[in-house]
Amino acid sequence: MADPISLPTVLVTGGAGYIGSHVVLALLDAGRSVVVLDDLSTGRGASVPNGVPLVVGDVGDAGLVERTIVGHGVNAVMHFAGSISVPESVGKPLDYYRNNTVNSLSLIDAGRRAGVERFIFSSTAAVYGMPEAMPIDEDAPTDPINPYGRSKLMTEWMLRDAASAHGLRYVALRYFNVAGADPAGRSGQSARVATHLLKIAAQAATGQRPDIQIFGDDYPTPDGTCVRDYIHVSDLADAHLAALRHLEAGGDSLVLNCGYGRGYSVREVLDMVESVLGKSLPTRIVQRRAGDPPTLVAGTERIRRLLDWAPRHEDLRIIVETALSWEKKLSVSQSE
Ligand SMILES: NC(=O)c1ccc[n+]([C@@H]2O[C@H](COP(=O)([O-])OP(=O)(O)OC[C@H]3O[C@@H](n4cnc5c(N)ncnc54)[C@H](O)[C@@H]3O)[C@@H](O)[C@H]2O)c1
Ligand SMILES: O=c1ccn([C@@H]2O[C@H](COP(=O)(O)OP(=O)(O)O[C@H]3O[C@H](CO)[C@@H](O)[C@H](O)[C@H]3O)[C@@H](O)[C@H]2O)c(=O)[nH]1
Repeated sequence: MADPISLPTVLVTGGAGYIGSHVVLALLDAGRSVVVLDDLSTGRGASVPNGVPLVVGDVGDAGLVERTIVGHGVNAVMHFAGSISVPESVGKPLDYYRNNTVNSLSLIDAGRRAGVERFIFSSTAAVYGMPEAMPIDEDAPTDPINPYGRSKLMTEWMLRDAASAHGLRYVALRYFNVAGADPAGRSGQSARVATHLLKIAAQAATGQRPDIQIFGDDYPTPDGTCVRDYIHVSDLADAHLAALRHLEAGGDSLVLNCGYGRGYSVREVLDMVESVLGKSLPTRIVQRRAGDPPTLVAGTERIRRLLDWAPRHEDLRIIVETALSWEKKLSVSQSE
């Protein structure tokens, strides 16, 4: 193994956010040196560990990106910074194309000019739209049904074309439903505005909201509620490290799903929350949320084989337990 001290620094954009902060922890645990670039629009400075340089600024500021890359000896970029809400993207499409597509273009170009050869990108299962066959493998047609998914797919295309023309290599990771928190309690989902199912359930569990709405129970699924493939955020962080090692070993560019290949319905997730809590939570069936596909489950053969990725937290109970522990810690620290 190479001496970690001699390995170049990794630039983590969006490293103050939910997923980026877990990847920063995983990089530090692996002995890597890191610099974070984040505008703190949804992230928190407190999520960046002590000792990690935090550059507060916009990923679309090419001059700042180039100075950061050169100043910190960066040779790999992990790009998490972006806007992440599907319903918001429908109402504000141009904001999403600007922050996710235009700013990614600027980042890729600034990186290229500054000599960065490795790029790892946060893509999404939303690029598949409403797929017919389950599980979804990476060769399934991409046909996103909202601006968020399109803004991410365009970035995948830019990376593919820039890789052919300019010699950079990349891994685009298409995340399914990211959930849970660092098992050591160092980070977790801290969004000020919650939209994700497990975050909403954790807020209800800690008394921050009166009940949980279930968006439709008349889907063509075993219990009528939507089925998703929930991946623990620390397993996702490990996938990023594996992707980095792959590129550093000279591996080809890849597009890979990140999930477990197993789906749980909304009801099954809420049942697990109640089982961990040892009490029931008030739920309400409401109308379907626009744009929700009934089922999304990842085909995972490719990531397991090509990155030799072996998840450690595949149990839904662990995902729920870590999410609830983090929410308790966060609600105590916010009330102090
Ligand atoms: N959470 C999920 O289930 C999920 C699923 C698929 C893909 N993703 C993708 O993963 C990435 C991280 O998502 P997350 O859940 O951690 O969200 P998050 O909102 O917690 O993190 C995003 C971070 O990027 C920062 N940011 C946003 N725009 C920026 C800009 N222009 N310049 C600098 N910093 C900026 C924010 O302050 C925040 O810290 C996103 O690109 C998202 O699209 C997330
Ligand atoms: O209060 C809530 C919140 C969610 N849900 C349902 O729970 C499921 C999961 O929803 P959510 O946690 O909002 O995630 P998704 O809409 O599936 O989207 C996530 O997962 C996608 C990949 O599968 C990514 O593309 C997105 O970025 C990411 O937000 C869906 O069926 C929702 O309708 C509810 O019933 N009630």
